[in-house]
Amino acid sequence: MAAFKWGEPQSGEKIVVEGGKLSVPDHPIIPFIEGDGTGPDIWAAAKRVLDAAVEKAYGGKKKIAWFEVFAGEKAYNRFGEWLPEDTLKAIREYKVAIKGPLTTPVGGGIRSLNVALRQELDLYVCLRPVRYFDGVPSPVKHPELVDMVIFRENSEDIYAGIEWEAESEEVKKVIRFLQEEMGVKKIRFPETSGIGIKPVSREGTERLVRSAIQYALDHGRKSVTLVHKGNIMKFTEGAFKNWGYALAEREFGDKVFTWAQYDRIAEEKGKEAANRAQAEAEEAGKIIVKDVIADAFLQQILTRPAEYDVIATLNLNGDYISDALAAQVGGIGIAPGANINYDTGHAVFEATHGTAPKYAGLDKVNPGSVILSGVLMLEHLGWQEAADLIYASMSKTISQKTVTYDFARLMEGATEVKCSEFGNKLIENL
Ligand SMILES: NC(=O)C1=CN([C@@H]2O[C@H](COP(=O)(O)OP(=O)(O)OC[C@H]3O[C@@H](n4cnc5c(N)ncnc54)[C@H](OP(=O)(O)O)[C@@H]3O)[C@@H](O)[C@H]2O)C=CC1
Ligand SMILES: O=C(O)CCC(=O)C(=O)O
Ligand SMILES: [Mg+2]
Repeated sequence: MAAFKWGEPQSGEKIVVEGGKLSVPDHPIIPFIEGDGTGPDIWAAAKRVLDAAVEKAYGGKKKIAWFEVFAGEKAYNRFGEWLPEDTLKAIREYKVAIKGPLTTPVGGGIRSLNVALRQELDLYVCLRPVRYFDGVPSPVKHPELVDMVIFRENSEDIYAGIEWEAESEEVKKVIRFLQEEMGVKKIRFPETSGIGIKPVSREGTERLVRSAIQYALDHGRKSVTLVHKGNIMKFTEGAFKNWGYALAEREFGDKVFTWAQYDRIAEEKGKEAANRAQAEAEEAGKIIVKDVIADAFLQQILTRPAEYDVIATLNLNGDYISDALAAQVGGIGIAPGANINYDTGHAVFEATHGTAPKYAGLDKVNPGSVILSGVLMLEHLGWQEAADLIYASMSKTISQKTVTYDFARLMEGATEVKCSEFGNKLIENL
């Protein structure tokens, strides 16, 4: 019997993890999910660009052995399941995968398959780098000042989907429990309230913040900012901040200087001494670990983006921040992402955007996000040469003003091309 209900990979070898590091063969088997809506269009372009870059970089020595796995509408139509167990099994086995966007209905129906994949595979970091490519149309005056890497906690928070519908038997039970056993008096309209639960743990926070600080150290970054709404949600978002600072000081010692340390020095020796200590830490190349409340952060990324570098935040904040920052550098047409478990090496790469259903099947939308997600994947595999070729080609193609509709409508003198034609142009410019 085949290992998977739709068969087995026809060629290639498995990526394995040795001593905590990926060992990548020259022909790694990489599962992919095409995705719903515009997924098939952007994935077709992305696959061609990724293959061409690998071919050009390694002259045929390396090649990805793609293996299609199924989720979303395609899985439902073929197998009567939205997320077949075999898809999870394949990603577990082959370690690294890439996916197109999957539809989640609003207000009912199935829960997010995208979130389910992250939860099932415990991909606890959602990594979303946000950088500017010269010439991309932007709504802000200095988009080039945006150079941030978002570390979004990917396994808990209100995003976990623990909620009960208003007026259901379940919600009545929860509300009764809250009122009668927990003494809660603040549910304004108990008869008609839905209830959602926001779990935020110390372990979840620590593994996320640890990854963010390690990334900052490995990539020569200057600061890590903990973004939270801890003034209002004290024991979830506020705890995230406190646990984050404690972890930074405990595990990274003199490689970091935290604003919690700053506050202690200021209290003991005054503000001037604290300012001096921070200046010395910056001079010594230490990572500054700071924090900001989420609403203030959202205005400061517009007014003072250069002050932010690596961002560590909770799941829902990270979702909003990803799209907001993407807009500043030209929109979610070129916003890549990765879901990673740094302990097991498992990673699923995907764009920040969704299925954009109104454009499905029109060969129209920008494949840039999924292509750049593929570039993150090449970097994860250690295939930097191929990744660099695509970055350079993306810059060149945009500077030639050959772009899809999303950029063309905001650029003067642009040539609007289809999704597939943009892919062709990227290949030509490799
Ligand atoms: N990880 C995932 O798989 C994600 C899935 N989703 C799901 O996708 C579905 C649709 O969500 P929705 O809120 O409409 O968000 P989308 O991100 O799908 O689309 C919103 C808008 O963003 C622009 N856009 C999206 N993709 C592209 C692209 N490739 N190139 C250029 N512009 C793009 C379009 O803007 P314009 O109209 O201005 O042209 C589009 O109308 C929902 O079911 C949602 O749950 C959402 C996010 C992530
Ligand atoms: O899963 C979904 O449908 C939406 C997810 C999303 O917006 C995100 O992860 O950025
Ligand atoms: Mg989102």
